[in-house]
Amino acid sequence: MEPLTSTSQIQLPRFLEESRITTVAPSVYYIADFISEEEEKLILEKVENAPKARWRQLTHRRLQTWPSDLVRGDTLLGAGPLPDWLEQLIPRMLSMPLSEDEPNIFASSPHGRPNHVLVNEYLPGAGIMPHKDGSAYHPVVCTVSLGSTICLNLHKSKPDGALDPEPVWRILQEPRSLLITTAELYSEYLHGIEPITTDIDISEATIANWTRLRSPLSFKDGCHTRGTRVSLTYRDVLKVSKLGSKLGSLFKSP
Ligand SMILES: O=C(O)CCC(=O)C(=O)O
Ligand SMILES: [Fe+2]
Repeated sequence: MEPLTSTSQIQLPRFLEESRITTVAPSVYYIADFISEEEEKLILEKVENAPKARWRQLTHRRLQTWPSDLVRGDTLLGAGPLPDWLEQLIPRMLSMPLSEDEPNIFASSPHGRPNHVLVNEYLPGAGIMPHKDGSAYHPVVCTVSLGSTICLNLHKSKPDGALDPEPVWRILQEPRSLLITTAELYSEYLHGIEPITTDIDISEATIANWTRLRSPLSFKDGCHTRGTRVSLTYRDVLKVSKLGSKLGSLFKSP
């Protein structure tokens, strides 16, 4: 008998609109089962076994950038290929039209697909300060979560520009899920992850994507102790340098 393929357990929504987090005003989508457990395991192995030089160690987290770091903060030197283990999820992201009359989520981005992936690893207790992703990217972010559940906080700036520390919305990201943020959520709001070991006060009343969770029952006691979480952040970098691609092909082995 043929072995089960790794994606046989995956049932994507016919239209992304079916996965919209309706409690959040701007357009944001959550698919709890975007990849299979087998795929999660394989990707985590690839992340872990990437060459040491691929990792950049920050104070509380480490990260990889694929295919490369941006130069001058906003330019990709040639849209070099992504490794297969990251590339394989892109057709899946593009396979879901928004609605009956609307195309996929990257249809209006300059390259029609993501060309850049950040891999972030958070040990329990690590987080990321509330921030905006800035102008280097098209305002569509696809985040695949692996390994552990974590709570993402969305904040509004106060009228004076200061961060409002109380999040407007909280989104739980379960392992194997895909979160897609777009539009004003990208440009107007900040997103961050608290540097704590246990996410608390988890309930239907406080979690925006409660009805979209794979297993809300597992958060019945209102808290979740974090394990190591790895995220894959897929985005389309607006500026791609042609010189970079020419140099890239010049140095490519035959
Ligand atoms: O890990 C995440 O889900 C968020 C990462 C992030 O916001 C970033 O790298 O800009
Ligand atoms: Fe970010």
